[in-house]
Amino acid sequence: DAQKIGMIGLGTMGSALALNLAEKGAHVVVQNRTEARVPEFISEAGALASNLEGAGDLADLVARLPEPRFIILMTPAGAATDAMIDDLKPLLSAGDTLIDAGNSDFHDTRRRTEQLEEAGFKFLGMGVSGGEEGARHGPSIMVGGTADAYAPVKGIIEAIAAKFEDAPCAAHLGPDGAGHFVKTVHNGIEYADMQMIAEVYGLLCDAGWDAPKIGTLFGEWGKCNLGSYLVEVTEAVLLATDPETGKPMVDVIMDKAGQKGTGRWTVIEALKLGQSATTIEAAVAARSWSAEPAVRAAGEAALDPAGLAKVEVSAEDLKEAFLAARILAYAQGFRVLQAASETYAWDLDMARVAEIWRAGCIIRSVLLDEISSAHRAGLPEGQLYLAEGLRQKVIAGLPALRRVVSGAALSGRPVPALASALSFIDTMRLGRGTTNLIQAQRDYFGAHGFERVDSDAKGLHGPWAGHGM
Ligand SMILES: O=C(O)[C@H](O)[C@@H](O)[C@H](O)[C@H](O)COP(=O)(O)O
Repeated sequence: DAQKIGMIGLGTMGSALALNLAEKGAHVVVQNRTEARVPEFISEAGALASNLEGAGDLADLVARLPEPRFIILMTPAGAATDAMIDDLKPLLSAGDTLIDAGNSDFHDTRRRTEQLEEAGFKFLGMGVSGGEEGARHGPSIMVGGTADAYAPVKGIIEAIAAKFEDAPCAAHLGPDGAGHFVKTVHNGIEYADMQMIAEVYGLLCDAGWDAPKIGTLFGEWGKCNLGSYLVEVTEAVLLATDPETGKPMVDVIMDKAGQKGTGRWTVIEALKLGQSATTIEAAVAARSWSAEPAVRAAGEAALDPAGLAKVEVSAEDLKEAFLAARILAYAQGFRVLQAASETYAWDLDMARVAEIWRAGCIIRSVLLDEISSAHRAGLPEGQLYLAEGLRQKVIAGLPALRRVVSGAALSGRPVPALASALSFIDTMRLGRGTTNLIQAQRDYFGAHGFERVDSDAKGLHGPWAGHGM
């Protein structure tokens, strides 16, 4: 008997996921706030309509599902999802499972897990990556919650997921918010990767390359160890022409980037965890600054670019630099995951995380294969960039990254993500840094204390007692 699953929310992702479920043999009872959307959706489903059943309101949806019920929510993150859960709760029976497949903040997922389990229900926080295409034909799926709640849906979740070497890119990663947090950091890395690609594009534009020429270059890069979905997307969008003007499509698009929050959440959580995902921070900052075109135009008029050098960067340097910086962005992402896994006792299997990111998701890339095997082999000092093969790639790319970042600085082209990747690795490869001076300054004005290099004592003070504020 086909597994019956409820799906609430027939937006882009919800519709695509419902068709994927129906195609993989589930009987999907669909419901949508705008009820008229339901018959319309089923009428467009073709042969899959036989595995789809429309429901009117929530009570009708619940009535059509056998107990224990499994209901997927594909509703906007935040208050809308809480409201939906509140409306559903009085209709459900003990033992029913709600599955939040939206881009939820993991703090909300932890709270909802506690509340719903206290009320006798089960709850899964399920990160789904891959956009509409992925949701329809095979996303990467990152699940958080109890193993007991996941077991009954493991089969269908793995069936709808993308496959890498025949293995499903879906996994139960840990309790409560683990799945949604892994998805959030996925998006953070997505931001950093997109920003680095945009920085490479900017430097090539400065070197006089037009969009189609840059697109062709990304096409070539797609065939080497830079191969990834985002490189493919970049090639496609740079080769696209505006039907209205005949110009390259990207040339008529406003340089004002949107963001729905996952990048920001990654950065905020990283800082709370004592981590700093600076390549992701740089990407979020670039999007935020891009949202002020008028201020930037005023800056362009008022800030004389005197002294800017015309620096030519080579495509080969950009390739090496991008690869090294990409590895460092992943390394920062996994450091944040590791810190969260310890803080929230999720015991995340990082190799498994990298494995389920190898297909279906937005950051899927050739590199993730090496990243997952590096995790499997065990990371020296817990650092991805110290894993042998990746370490060699970083070392090989650093000279190019230095030339690219310094050239950009001299020519006035902002490359915050590439530059922060370079600062990160230059900090992490220096046994002795300069924060000794910061400790001295903190102790001078605030008696905050320090440690000496030649003793284990803590909270020592310098010969400046009383000189503070
Ligand atoms: O993994 C994915 O399928 C995407 O990341 C998806 O979740 C969505 O496209 C992001 O929400 C975009 O985020 P921004 O709107 O913040 O760029």
